[in-house]
Amino acid sequence: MEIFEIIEALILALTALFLIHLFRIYTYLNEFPTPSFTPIIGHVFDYSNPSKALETITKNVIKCGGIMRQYLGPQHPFLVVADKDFLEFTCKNNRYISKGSHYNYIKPWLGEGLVTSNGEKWKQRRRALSTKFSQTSLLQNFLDIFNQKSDILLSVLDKYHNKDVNLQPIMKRFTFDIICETAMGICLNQQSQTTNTEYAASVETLCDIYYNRMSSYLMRYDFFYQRSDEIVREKKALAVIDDILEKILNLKSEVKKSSGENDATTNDFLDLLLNVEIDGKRLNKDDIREEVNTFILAGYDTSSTALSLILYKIAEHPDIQKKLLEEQKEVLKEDFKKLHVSFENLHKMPYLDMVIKETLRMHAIIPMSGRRLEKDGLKYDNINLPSTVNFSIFMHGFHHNPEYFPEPEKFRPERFSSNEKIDKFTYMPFGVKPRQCLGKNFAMLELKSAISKILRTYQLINISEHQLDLKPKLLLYSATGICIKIRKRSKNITKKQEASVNLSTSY
Ligand code: HEM
Repeated sequence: MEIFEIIEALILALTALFLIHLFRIYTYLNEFPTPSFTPIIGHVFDYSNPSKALETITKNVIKCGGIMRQYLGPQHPFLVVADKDFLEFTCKNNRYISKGSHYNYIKPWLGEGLVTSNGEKWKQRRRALSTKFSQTSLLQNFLDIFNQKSDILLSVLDKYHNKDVNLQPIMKRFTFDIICETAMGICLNQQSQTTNTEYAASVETLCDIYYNRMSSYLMRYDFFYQRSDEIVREKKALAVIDDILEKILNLKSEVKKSSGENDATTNDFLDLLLNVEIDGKRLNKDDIREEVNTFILAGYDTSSTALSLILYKIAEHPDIQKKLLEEQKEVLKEDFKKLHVSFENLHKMPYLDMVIKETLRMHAIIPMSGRRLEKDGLKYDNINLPSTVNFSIFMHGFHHNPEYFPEPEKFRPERFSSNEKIDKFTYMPFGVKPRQCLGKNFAMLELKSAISKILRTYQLINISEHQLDLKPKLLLYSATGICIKIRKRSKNITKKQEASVNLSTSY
């Protein structure tokens, strides 16, 4: 055979194989509708403009009836889900479901912690941690820390009296200080510093690397990632974090020894982990490291983005701000001018609760969350879903579906009044059971205590020319910042902040 004929035959064979591959891909899950797409690259263009991606995907998934096939390149499609019945069905059959494969990118940092683990390991940890972590006594301990940190926050905000302020970086430092102290018992005082501490910088670097990896077309593949500069940055940041955690763990074990091995005092999350037992065994150092790191990641940027957006929404709606202030006066009465609010009083602010819930509906901080079917797959509505099907629970899509939330683009806290029934399979800012946010009560308390103080101290004013540019990475963020103007309400409230600002932290 001539060489050209061999080449020709090879090309034909490869083309045939490629076409068979494409046929398999395009007929896979074809019981589910899909919006029009470009052959080979699929729906990449729907995701390529991040500022429009949420709107486009929402429009498409609603048009497709709540579930749609999505192609990103010539790979097997995944499903985007914003359908109540499907979600309810899969959640009730949760033994088949694990986290989607993109969670693997975060594993060098979080290991097999609560966010990334699956199966029996996740179940045991979740059981052991959830009861302890939601204990009122622990949350009350944490409220003292929230109060200390929000005193410092007010002194930071004081500098912006009558000025525009981008809330995003300020709230990030605030919630970072909180999570470090509640998770590890360390006081970083990041809020009082002009540059990031080494620890904070490393956490920020890792968040950046992983978020970029998830949203990048090339970096998803180990082949490209392992050859990029990112891997060097990742290793350096991980080494800093490991080193600090190691020092803290050693310090804790010395304190424990000196106060008696059986001391089970729980002041922070790390103490809780040191005392937890699974099958009669204490967690080892690696277990503890992965859970502490998990809490840092899960608990800081989520809360700071939520807090910034809630304040932004309040500034945007002066009538709502007025009602919120009236509620503060009514609940706190003569304590209105005291900065710190009690645990009990924070639970008596239903309107504040509604405003927080409505903000988290409009802006789901985690807009999408990946899942993967396991074992033998699942049969849904006479459709056989094979194992290893990846699907995304599209929180933003649920929250913006007019069938579930009429006039979804309108900011209406009354949707969440006690008379309105909210369905847990359509409203899920904190995710859905069984993988619902473990820090939900923590976050609500943190948000409420900070907002109550800020509201009573400042008038929040909308900047008409400022527009949010919200983009989904793993979390929602605004590329133009989250800016408002603040004005002090009265001198009486701005009592000297009693917070002690310790600049000598060594981390
Ligand atoms: C407003 C703030 C927060 C929001 C909007 C939020 C949202 C969420 C969501 C949507 C999930 C589910 C993710 C998924 O299904 O893949 C989740 C999980 C989780 N969150 Fe939060 N979160 C917040 C604050 C926190 C805080 C403060 C902590 C810790 C102190 C925390 C700890 C966790 C953990 C450990 C998980 C994993 C639970 C599991 O898989 O068992 N979160 N969060």
